[in-house]
Amino acid sequence: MATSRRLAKLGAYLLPHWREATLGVIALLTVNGLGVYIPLLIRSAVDKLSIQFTMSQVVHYVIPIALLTSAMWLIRMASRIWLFGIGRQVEFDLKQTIFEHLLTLEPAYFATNTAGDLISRATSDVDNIRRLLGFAMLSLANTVFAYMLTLPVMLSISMDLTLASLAIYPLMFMLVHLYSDKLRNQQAKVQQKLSDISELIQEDISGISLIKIYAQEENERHAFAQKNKNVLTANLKLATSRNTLFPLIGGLASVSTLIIIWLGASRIAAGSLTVGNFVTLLIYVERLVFPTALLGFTITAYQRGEVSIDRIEAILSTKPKIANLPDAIHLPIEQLKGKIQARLFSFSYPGSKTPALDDISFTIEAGENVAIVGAIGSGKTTLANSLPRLLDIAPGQLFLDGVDITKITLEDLRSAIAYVPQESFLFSTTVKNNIRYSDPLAEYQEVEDAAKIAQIHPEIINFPDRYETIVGERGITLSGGQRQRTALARAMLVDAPVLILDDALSSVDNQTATAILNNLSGGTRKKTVIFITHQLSAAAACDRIFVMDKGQIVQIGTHRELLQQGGLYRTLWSQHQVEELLK
Ligand SMILES: Nc1ncnc2c1ncn2[C@@H]1O[C@H](COP(=O)(O)OP(=O)(O)OP(=O)(O)O)[C@@H](O)[C@H]1O
Repeated sequence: MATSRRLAKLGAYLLPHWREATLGVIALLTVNGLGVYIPLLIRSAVDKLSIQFTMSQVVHYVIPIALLTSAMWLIRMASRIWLFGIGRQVEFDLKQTIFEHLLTLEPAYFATNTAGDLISRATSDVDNIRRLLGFAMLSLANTVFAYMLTLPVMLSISMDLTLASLAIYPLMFMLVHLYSDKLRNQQAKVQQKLSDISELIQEDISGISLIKIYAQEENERHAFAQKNKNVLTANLKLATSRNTLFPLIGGLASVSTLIIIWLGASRIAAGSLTVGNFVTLLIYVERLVFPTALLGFTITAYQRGEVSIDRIEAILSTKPKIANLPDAIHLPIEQLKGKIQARLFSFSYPGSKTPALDDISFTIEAGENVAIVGAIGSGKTTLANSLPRLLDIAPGQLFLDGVDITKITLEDLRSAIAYVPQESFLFSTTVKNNIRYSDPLAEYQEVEDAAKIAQIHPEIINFPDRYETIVGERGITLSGGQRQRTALARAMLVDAPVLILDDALSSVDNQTATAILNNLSGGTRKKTVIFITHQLSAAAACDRIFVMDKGQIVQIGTHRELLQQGGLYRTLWSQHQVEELLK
């Protein structure tokens, strides 16, 4: 991204907070104005009092100086609150925008952009922009005002003394700039090492049973010690750099002071410089130390911020591939029957040479119960993901009640289809909240009814806190079968006309699976059910069975018809019977 576009982006981030920015900048200007004026008062005090020292003269100078100094610190505080506050506000806005934008993107986006990278953009990169807009803006404005107001007054007092004392400041600026890059890299390394160690802790806690089964405690101890040592080394390097830089700045500032004392003292002796002017110059030189040093940090903060703007804009400029068409049709769920059709439907994953689905055609009547069986990788999940448009499918191939699904609003399409995916994902909250995730306002009775259809209610009432039992991270405290039936109850809570179960009862025994299937149409209408499964005895009870192979539907019929036909279904059925016998 070009610098001008980046600056425009920064402007756009700042725009909503222009009032605070203006107030902050005015406050900084005032602080710097006072910072120049107060030493001038001190100068007159010193010059007057050195001629005639009276208590009334002391009071005459001390009170305004004390009041102005207090006012200066108060205004400085206000400027910091306003300007740092903008950084925090922009951080809040950006995090919210990124999160909301990520929610609009399709699952395929998250397959190519890892969670770690997205988290780092939403945290570290946002943090860099916060620093750029808070700290860097404050420091830059402060440095500009400090030099703009102080330098002319210093030069008017003594040009050569000013130039001699500030001659060392460019060196200070360069030093800080070099170090600040180093400090940021070292800080990033500490964070990286810390995240390595927390990843190890997280993995080991999740896999503690595996560690014990294979007696790997010693190896894990070594791995932890190594990562812990890496954190220590990175922290020590950072501390060394910090502890070198700050005394060095102090040292260089003292050199400036020494130059003024050395050159100034001889001028005072010669009568060409008053003591008041000498003291004023000393104060001004001191005043310019921090703005100069901070400018070095500001440049690094700007460079980091630039990279971060690009990284964040890369997310925000990604347009969702699956979105409502401008003329998308609104199809209220109450009017839908649930008839599904595919007409020569094909789908290929990006970069894949062979299509995952190849010219599939079928009709599933409303209220029909269809099982989809087939070998691993034959395209069953791809078909299931296509119906609620979790995949970016082309128009004119899949239809719901005769309407092209790409023309229906996503909200309507997805509320028409209840979908239980292969992996039953549970949140670390109560059983009740997990079930009513699909309808957060559902009453307790509705949750219980859904759990009854999914045949999980009798087990839930034996949990320690019944429906209020916390299921642990990703449902860890539940068995695989319990997790699957909880996810099924979640789908049953919404009275959608179409229900897709993608191998969603694989951890449930055949009898329970068949009982659940018989239960499914117990809502206000008969649902269209698409039951993807490897459990052929449960599939046999469905109205029809589709047999898939290499992205195509190779057989369609009832269990009896398919057995008579022979082909892939009979082979699968024979294998299934052998497996059942061996159980
Ligand atoms: N995200 C993806 N990117 C690229 N290829 C994919 C992706 N997901 C699936 N595939 C490929 O598409 C084909 C169909 O996969 P799909 O998951 O639909 O099969 P499946 O019949 O559901 O298998 P299973 O019975 O194991 O669940 C496979 O060859 C698979 O490798």
